Amino acid sequence: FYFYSAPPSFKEEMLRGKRVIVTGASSGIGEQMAYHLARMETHLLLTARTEAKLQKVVEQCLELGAASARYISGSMEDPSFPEVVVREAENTWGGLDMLILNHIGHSTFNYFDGNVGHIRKLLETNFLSYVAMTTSALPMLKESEGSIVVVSSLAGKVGSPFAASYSATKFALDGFFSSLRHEFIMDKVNVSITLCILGYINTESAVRAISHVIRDKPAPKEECALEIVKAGFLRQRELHYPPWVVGTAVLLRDIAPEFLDSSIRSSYRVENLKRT
Ligand SMILES: NC(=O)C1=CN([C@@H]2O[C@H](COP(=O)(O)OP(=O)(O)OC[C@H]3O[C@@H](n4cnc5c(N)ncnc54)[C@H](OP(=O)(O)O)[C@@H]3O)[C@@H](O)[C@H]2O)C=CC1
Ligand SMILES: C[C@H](CCC(=O)NCC(=O)O)[C@H]1CC[C@H]2[C@@H]3C(=O)C[C@@H]4C[C@H](O)CC[C@]4(C)[C@H]3CC[C@]12C
Repeated sequence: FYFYSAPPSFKEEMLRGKRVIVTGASSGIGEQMAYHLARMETHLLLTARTEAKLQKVVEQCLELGAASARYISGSMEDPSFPEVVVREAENTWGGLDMLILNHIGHSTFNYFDGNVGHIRKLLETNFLSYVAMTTSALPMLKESEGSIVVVSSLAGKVGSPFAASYSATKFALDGFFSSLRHEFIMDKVNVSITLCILGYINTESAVRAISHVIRDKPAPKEECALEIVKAGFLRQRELHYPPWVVGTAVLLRDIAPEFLDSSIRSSYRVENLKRT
């Protein structure tokens, strides 16, 4: 646990006054990150598609102590939207300290049905929009020597059944951002990249999608969100959460891949899956 969690030197005051964008902030882990950041008195720009939900999250953030909180609604399936969000931050704050990329488009948990069009759309939302936001935000992040936080998944490190399209988009994030991290270091760009490798978390949409198929108990979204914020601020290379589950799977992938694959397959209640 010690090796995989953020070191205890983190103090909430360290984030006071920082300017942070959180995507996918209308629900789940993104919403919880917004609440933690609000308590830490940051300036927040939240985004997702559903305006009514974002409005409520912003109100709650202001009550919790955010230095300021606003939202911009839109879909990351629209290739022009990532830049719109970053411009909003630039026009409002004139700079940016942390970019938290967390949103995902809808996917089902089931056998791959051959729908290539769906993968194309999902790549736009789950991967290309992350690249586009990073590209637009980079001048501001270079200026502030800020941080990029990429929320990924165990499905982006280890193949598992019923999540082929989703998993492809998460592997793409690792490839792109791990390569970019090298370039930043070689080019002396002081912008950190934190890749967050998450296991099963108890958000409404995840539980709805898989609780009938997976026996495991999901980890709490509140703690997960706090670990992400801490890891990003501490400029950690990767976060593994929950540390034991993710750490073990990543280790087994390299030393005993066949064993890992067979234990993944045996953890599913396939009989509960309705083929679509
Ligand atoms: N929960 C889990 O078990 C795990 C989650 N993760 C990762 O954590 C992150 C958050 O997941 P989680 O909190 O469970 O997800 P949720 O479904 O709770 O939240 C997804 C967020 O993305 C937004 N969103 C959905 N579609 C779009 C779109 N087209 N454009 C812009 N925003 C969109 C949603 O808001 P709206 O619908 O209003 O647009 C919502 O705010 C994801 O990156 C996920 O891959 C990783 C491993 C496990
Ligand atoms: C199927 C879930 C996505 C639901 C969705 O579309 N939400 C957005 C919306 O409704 O608009 C998947 C989201 C997170 C996945 C889980 C994950 O990433 C961790 C594990 C990785 C492992 O390789 C497979 C099992 C996971 C628990 C995985 C299962 C599918 C998700 C819940």
